[in-house]
Amino acid sequence: MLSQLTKLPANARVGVVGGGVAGLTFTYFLGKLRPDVQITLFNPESRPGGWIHSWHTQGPDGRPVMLERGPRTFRGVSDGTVLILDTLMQLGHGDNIRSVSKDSSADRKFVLDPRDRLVQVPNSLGSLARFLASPLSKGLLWGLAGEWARKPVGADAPDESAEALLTRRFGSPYPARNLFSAVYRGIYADDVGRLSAQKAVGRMVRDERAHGSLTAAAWARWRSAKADTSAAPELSPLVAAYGRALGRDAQELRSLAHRLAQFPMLGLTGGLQQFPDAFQAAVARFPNVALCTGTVTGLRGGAGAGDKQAVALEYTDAQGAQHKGKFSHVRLAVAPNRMAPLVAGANAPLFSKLNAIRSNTVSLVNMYIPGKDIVPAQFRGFGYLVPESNANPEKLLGVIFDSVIEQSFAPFAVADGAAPAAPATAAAAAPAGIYTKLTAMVGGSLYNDAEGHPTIPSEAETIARVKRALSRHLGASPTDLDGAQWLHTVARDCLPQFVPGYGAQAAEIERAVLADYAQGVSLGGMGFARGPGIPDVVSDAFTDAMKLH
Ligand SMILES: Cc1cc2nc3c(=O)[nH]c(=O)nc-3n(C[C@H](O)[C@H](O)[C@H](O)COP(=O)(O)OP(=O)(O)OC[C@H]3O[C@@H](n4cnc5c(N)ncnc54)[C@H](O)[C@@H]3O)c2cc1C
Ligand SMILES: C=Cc1c2[nH]c(c1C)Cc1[nH]c(c(CCC(=O)O)c1C)Cc1[nH]c(c(C)c1CCC(=O)O)Cc1[nH]c(c(C)c1C=C)C2
Repeated sequence: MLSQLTKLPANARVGVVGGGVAGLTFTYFLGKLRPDVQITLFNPESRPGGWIHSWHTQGPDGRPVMLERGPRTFRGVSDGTVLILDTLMQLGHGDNIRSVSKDSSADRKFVLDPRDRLVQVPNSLGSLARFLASPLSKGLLWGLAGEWARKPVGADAPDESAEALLTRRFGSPYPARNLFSAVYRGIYADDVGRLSAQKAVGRMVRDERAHGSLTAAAWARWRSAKADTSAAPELSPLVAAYGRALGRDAQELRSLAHRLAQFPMLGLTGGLQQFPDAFQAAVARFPNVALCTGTVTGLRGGAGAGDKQAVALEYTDAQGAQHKGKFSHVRLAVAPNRMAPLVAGANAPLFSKLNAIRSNTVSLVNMYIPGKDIVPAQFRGFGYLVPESNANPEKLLGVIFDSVIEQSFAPFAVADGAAPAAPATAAAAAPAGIYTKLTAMVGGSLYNDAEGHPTIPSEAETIARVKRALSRHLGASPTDLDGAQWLHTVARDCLPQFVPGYGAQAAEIERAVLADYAQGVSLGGMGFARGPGIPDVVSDAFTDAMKLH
């Protein structure tokens, strides 16, 4: 997110690299805001969506089944979610939106304790009591009780690891190694000891600096929420700007944002792929957008080439032919490790800065059993995560219970008082009958050696590990596991490693891009958005499209 981006000249040509949701939504917003600008969107394959990939296949019983090979839900409370869902409704896909309510099974999350037992992350007094009785709560109560009295760091203290901050605030390493390490594995596939506090627990960083302690900040927040008697909250500046720029009714947006805030997560019936598919179909109809199935291989131009107004993209089309195109502005909406090779030939200093950002690789293993539910009733929930305190010989990060999520999906009513498009039954979005669908995520930082280089096991070995883990953690039988359908995907370098100091590293890259290419290049996607989630990259895409329009 480059704060210095300025308005594009009339009839500018823009190249967007990457047809994941960051590139697609940027193309959609800019294409709408600036009909005079000609945009070319490059993606290596005709399927849009990047890591979002809903795979439609046949189950062992010959019936159709959809397996998510990437994300399946996104959070309800986020500006980006308001933009995504409002646009999907405008595009006629409102009926596909599904919500998970706070009281549904899918809002329960579990963490594996050191003895391989699943313990629910507290969301009620009963689950809190069970959690406090488990070894996962070690150091938590005592740590919280004395937290307000522990010395805060100075306002200008440098970034540190999330583990260092949590250990300082709780007075022991146990909360970080138990609950928190699991939670952050379930977002970053990384180790709390190697994650930037500013990136992963930014609010705690700000709270400590502003209030001296996390408990004091929570207390102040509670008091101000209690004192606030105002009616419906105002729209956030970003959503308000979206409403104005795209001619959307403020009251409708307020009601959508208000409704979304009630749901911990949202999904789409038939798979999350519907989201990029809908945006791609929309931009394909824009007269000022061209879709190019091709891989960008190089970026040249800017100050170094003596022509600040033109950036050249080299790309290989689907037939393998090489081409070059000149653009007034290029949006790089790919991960930092994919940006690096594009500038390798022409901008060595920028290449080395981008190349210094490493990424984690995750193996995703989907499992499907028609006709039987092997998730024990007491563990029905979103899934479970494995903390550092568990020996974890399989290097499992966590398991998502897709069948529970699908069965918890309820149609999302569009406006206050509007009737849902279909009855909010558990089975509305799920295949008929009983089944088990789950996704195990393996590896991430657990694959990496001390230098950060991963060793990725074979497909057979990874599936064997998942089977061992599921039989130990859930009591799954060898007969059920061997009879299941399995799908293995290596999501190579799929999440940037947000190491301590990442924020400064990213800011330095953005400064270099601005200096080298003037207004000719901007950066989006997971590496440069506020966070790695889908709503974050979409908010970032809109923010920068607004600056350029
Ligand atoms: C395993 C996993 C699970 C996740 N789960 C969730 C979740 O539950 N909820 C959530 O909110 N987020 C989740 N995320 C994060 C989410 O996937 C990202 O926020 C989102 O995919 C980022 O979109 P993007 O467009 O920036 O990047 P990508 O999805 O990486 O898309 C980039 C696109 O650019 C293309 N590309 C790459 N190089 C080039 C090139 N040289 N030329 C042209 N095109 C190129 C790629 O092929 C791809 O299509 C998950 C991520 C992973 C890896
Ligand atoms: C076990 C590994 C992973 C699981 N999901 C991801 C990994 C690496 C990746 C991921 N999951 C989410 C995000 C976006 C976060 C954001 O800031 O928006 C990313 C990058 C979302 C997510 N993760 C969990 C939930 C409930 C959600 C959706 C709603 C939300 O953002 O709060 C927790 C969770 N993730 C995984 C499991 C097994 C799990 C909980 C049991 C898998």
